Amino acid sequence: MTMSAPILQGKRLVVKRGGITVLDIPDFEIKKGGVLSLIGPNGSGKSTLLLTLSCLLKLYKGTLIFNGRQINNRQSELDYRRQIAVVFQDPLLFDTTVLENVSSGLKIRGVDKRERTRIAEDYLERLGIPHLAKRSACKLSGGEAQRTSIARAFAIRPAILFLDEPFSALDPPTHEGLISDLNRLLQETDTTAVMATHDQMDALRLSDRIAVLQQGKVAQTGSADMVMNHPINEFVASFVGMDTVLTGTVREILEGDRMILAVGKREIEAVGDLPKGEDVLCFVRPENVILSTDSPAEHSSARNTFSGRIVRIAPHGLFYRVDLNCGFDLISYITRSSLDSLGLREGQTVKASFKATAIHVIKKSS
Ligand SMILES: Nc1ncnc2c1ncn2[C@@H]1O[C@H](COP(=O)(O)OP(=O)(O)OP(=O)(O)O)[C@@H](O)[C@H]1O
Repeated sequence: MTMSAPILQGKRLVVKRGGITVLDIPDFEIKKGGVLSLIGPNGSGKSTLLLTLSCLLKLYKGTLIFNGRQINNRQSELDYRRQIAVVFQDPLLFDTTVLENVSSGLKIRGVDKRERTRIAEDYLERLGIPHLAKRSACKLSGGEAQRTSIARAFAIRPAILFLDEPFSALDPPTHEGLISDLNRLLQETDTTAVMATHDQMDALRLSDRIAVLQQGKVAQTGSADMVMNHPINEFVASFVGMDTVLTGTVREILEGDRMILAVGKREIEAVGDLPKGEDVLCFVRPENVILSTDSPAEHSSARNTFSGRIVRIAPHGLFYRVDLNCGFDLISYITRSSLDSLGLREGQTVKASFKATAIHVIKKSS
């Protein structure tokens, strides 16, 4: 995937809906060849930003710049709209055959019938639905309809493909199949894409960059790794699942970017180069907290190993969430089989450990 100059820039974007400002973003850009996911809580403005970037919602203030040119009148807006494609959660297909639907964008763009049939058939093939070509689009399952809608979008070879919650209405196996096909297609065609999604796993699987929205503003933009593992503030940390948030102070600086943090009456070793005395927030991913019932002697030399009392055990998706009191609150996610093999129960005292590299530390004020 080639990352280069921005294909689309947004400057001082302000959008109002129902008279209320719901988007206020000073600077935003989409790089060519990349897949950017917009994530954030309900109502944070993911869909609004996506619709704004695709010129389907009017700006109250600000400008969009496509390939270095301002979209500033009806003609430039139409030119831009012809070069992009939008896929919605609801596929919005025409009441005709699947093949006609997939070739419809090419027809509008004046591509002759033989060529548009060739291209449409190619994308039906790539999306695994060539057998549906003559089927009425009104008689498709949700998954088939979304594949048709995605084939239609790719068929015009869009400069930017916008996807607004494209998998939300699909059952898990259909979702899984489509996401892996879409991923392959994005890579094969090196298509620039922007996806609004509430599903962080989808964002991680499809995108190289993620923007986290909070109340109509961008809280953080960066590589998937930066956003997921190095959130810039407490809001992003909590949104991306760093459920344990500890308040502490840098007590000591060690060799090799290591620090000892005072957290309550405990000491935690972490990686970072903040000055001694700095007040900090430390975030720990629950997946990185390992529980054991070993005797203390077996862990005596290990850093970041704490004795903790299990306060609560509750199912959490495919995992169990274990809340501990180690002198500070700590959360761990473990599998059902680990829960059973360790024989964990509420009230029990266990060992909890995590690596210094598994903690993300930021200045408290930031
Ligand atoms: N048609 C509308 N009229 C008025 N306000 C709207 C409209 N659509 C959305 N809003 C408001 O705009 C804000 C952003 O909504 P938006 O749908 O963009 O958020 P979102 O992050 O996509 O949310 P969700 O995850 O629930 O889809 C919210 O405060 C919402 O109430």
